[in-house]
Amino acid sequence: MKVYLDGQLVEEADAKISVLDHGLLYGDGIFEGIRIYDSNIFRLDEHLERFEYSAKAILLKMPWTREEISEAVCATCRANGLKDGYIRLVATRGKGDLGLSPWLCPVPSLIVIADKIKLYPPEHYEKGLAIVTVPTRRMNPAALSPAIKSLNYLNNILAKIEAQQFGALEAIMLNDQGMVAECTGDNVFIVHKGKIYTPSAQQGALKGITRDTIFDIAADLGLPIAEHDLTRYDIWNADECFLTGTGAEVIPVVKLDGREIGSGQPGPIFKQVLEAFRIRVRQEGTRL
Ligand SMILES: Cc1ncc(COP(=O)(O)O)c(CNc2cccc(C(=O)O)c2)c1O
Repeated sequence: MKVYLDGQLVEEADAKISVLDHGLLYGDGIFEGIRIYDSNIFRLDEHLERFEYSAKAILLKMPWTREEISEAVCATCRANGLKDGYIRLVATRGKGDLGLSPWLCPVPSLIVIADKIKLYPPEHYEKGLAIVTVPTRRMNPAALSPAIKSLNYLNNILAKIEAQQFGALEAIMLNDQGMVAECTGDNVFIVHKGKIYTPSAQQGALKGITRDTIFDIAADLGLPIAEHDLTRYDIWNADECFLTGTGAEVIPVVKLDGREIGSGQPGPIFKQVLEAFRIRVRQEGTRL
């Protein structure tokens, strides 16, 4: 597999960064997870915009233009003959002396990995997931904003560990106020009495690209949709629940904390949304 590393496409075995890279030493860096469908890089521009927002939020001055990063992503997909798969775009603060200060790192690093994606098994989309609420809370935005897609994913990983200990593939994370924020790697939606709801990003969630796509799909389908604070009670008593993310796409949830949601089966609005999503991902974006 060819990896893009600081301007060069190298074999994965030769794609090495310094042990003094602050992305490794301190998680000082940002990333994006992007999908390519049939040679269409879905919403690449939107991902690159969020990448730039994450960089600004951590004062990481990227010396590359959006076009240069876009071309690096496309070149890496082409070099691997990747028409369908997953792209991981990473910028680290770069190599520097030991010590927290970003000013120790004069040159940031840019990495692009383009590979096949391991998908959720199809039965999870047919039957739906049974998930749990975990004790680990989503980070307080005043500590480290969940809106920054940073290399600091331990908050998510600790929640993922708890989910797996409870026998679940995903977990609801609450924020400091006990409101639903999101899952470890997905945004959360419910359907109640024909209307779709999802927490606002202010509740401590990443502004998901897939989440944004659902708003556009709902508008196209004439489905009412709104941001709304959600509690676990709202999810337990919802008619439908589904998660959205670049990895999971749109995946139904039929049980939370042992409470069956709606009929206990993936609902009709989820099915409508997923069908529209699967069409849209091949239309919108940057063609290789
Ligand atoms: C914490 C968090 N919240 C929401 C999302 C969904 O955002 P997007 O709709 O922009 O992807 C994410 C992103 N989650 C994500 C991205 C890429 C891959 C995988 C995976 O499960 O392998 C997960 C995420 O990490």
